[in-house]
Amino acid sequence: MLGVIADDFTGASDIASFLVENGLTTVQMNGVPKQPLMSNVDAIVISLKSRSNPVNEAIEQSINAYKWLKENGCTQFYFKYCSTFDSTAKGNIGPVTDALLDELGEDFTVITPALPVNGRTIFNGYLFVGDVLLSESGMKNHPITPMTDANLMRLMDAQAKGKTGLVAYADVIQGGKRVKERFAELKAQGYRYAVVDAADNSQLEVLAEAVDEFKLVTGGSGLGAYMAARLSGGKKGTNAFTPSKGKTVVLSGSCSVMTNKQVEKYKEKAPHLYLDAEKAVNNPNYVEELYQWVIANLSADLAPMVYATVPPDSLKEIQNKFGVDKASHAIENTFAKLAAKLKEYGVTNFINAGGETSSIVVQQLGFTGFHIGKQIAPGVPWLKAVEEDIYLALKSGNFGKEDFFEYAQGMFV
Ligand SMILES: Nc1ncnc2c1ncn2[C@@H]1O[C@H](COP(=O)(O)OP(=O)(O)OP(=O)(O)O)[C@@H](O)[C@H]1O
Ligand SMILES: O=C(O)[C@@H](O)C(=O)CO
Repeated sequence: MLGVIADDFTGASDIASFLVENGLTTVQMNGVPKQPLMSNVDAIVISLKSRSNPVNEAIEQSINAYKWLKENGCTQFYFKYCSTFDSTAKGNIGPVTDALLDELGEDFTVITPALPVNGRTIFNGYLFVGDVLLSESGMKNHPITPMTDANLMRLMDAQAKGKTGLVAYADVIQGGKRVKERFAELKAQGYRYAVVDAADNSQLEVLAEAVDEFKLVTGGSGLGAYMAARLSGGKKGTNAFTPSKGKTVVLSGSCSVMTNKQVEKYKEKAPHLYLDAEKAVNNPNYVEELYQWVIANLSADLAPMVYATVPPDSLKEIQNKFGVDKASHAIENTFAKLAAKLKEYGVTNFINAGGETSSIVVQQLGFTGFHIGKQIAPGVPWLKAVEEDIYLALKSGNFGKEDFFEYAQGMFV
């Protein structure tokens, strides 16, 4: 059984959807469960909110998740992080990978954020987003983890205790056997991690074969999809539910380039209200104000949207005024409290944008886990809470097409 430790909730639903699509019965658990697993599944994904936490917290959460997965029958482990790495020199990917390797008694793993279906590719160890380097993409302006370097070996070396080598494209296209040889060479040269080039899906397919016997694999959801395909023997998934039409809200706390486009497009058609950072920081009654606006607009043709999404220059201004942490925490908490009140009111469908935002909303709503439904876009499935008929979409910042929010509602039955 495959056990996945995801460093945020959108990332968890991203990989869970690819596992399901590739034939693995999968359950997504929110946080480390307190009880043993009751159902029979091929894969378990644990969602953490550990991406931008202090490093000790991220390690502790990840090791607890690993221990629970192991106790519940998992034999191979996958540390899922962002396809845009989202981890600077102070980030947690290196330290968490090291802690998991130590716990497993292993000394080597792969670093594979590639997700070609969403334009994340790796060549010569450099991560690309579409046709530009990560460091030239919108990720250079990310509110919490601005990515100013695209070289994955350097990024890893700055965070982790070991050295990072490269399995280059020319080797990967020779097949799984050659990649395994390269792993052995790198290990013999004292490397602890290998970045593996993947310019398209066929390299991920090769890599899935080469990591067959690894106890720990790390990366984005792309490699997970191909590992699932091998494990299921090429079966296709059957979870294809979508939500019923019901009270729906869109909550957008992502400032990514694609979310900015999606919010602009949706504003042309649907009721919308800007979540003002200043009020989130200073006004204790602000959640109530937003709540009243949402419930007054719930009967519109398209769901009302509350958004904090701003372009990079406005984001800088807000962050300079209040500080990065204060602004983002106030906004995240406002979304979380608003979501809880809306659920209480009877909202059943929540469309959320942004990993941190989605994580805190789900934590506040208190669901222990999700069933995985139909994909709205690659890496964004509809989710149904295990305990009740509440549906959520957790959209990673740069995922989905421009009409994502409307398209998701077009899937209601
Ligand atoms: N107007 C704003 N001013 C300051 N901070 C903001 C603003 N809007 C959003 N934020 C903060 O920016 C962060 C955005 O991170 P989040 O993970 O939610 O989105 P994302 O990075 O685009 O998504 P993903 O991680 O899935 O790619 C959150 O902490 C959010 O509170
Ligand atoms: O891998 C991705 O890009 C996403 O699943 C994600 O982790 C965004 O938070």
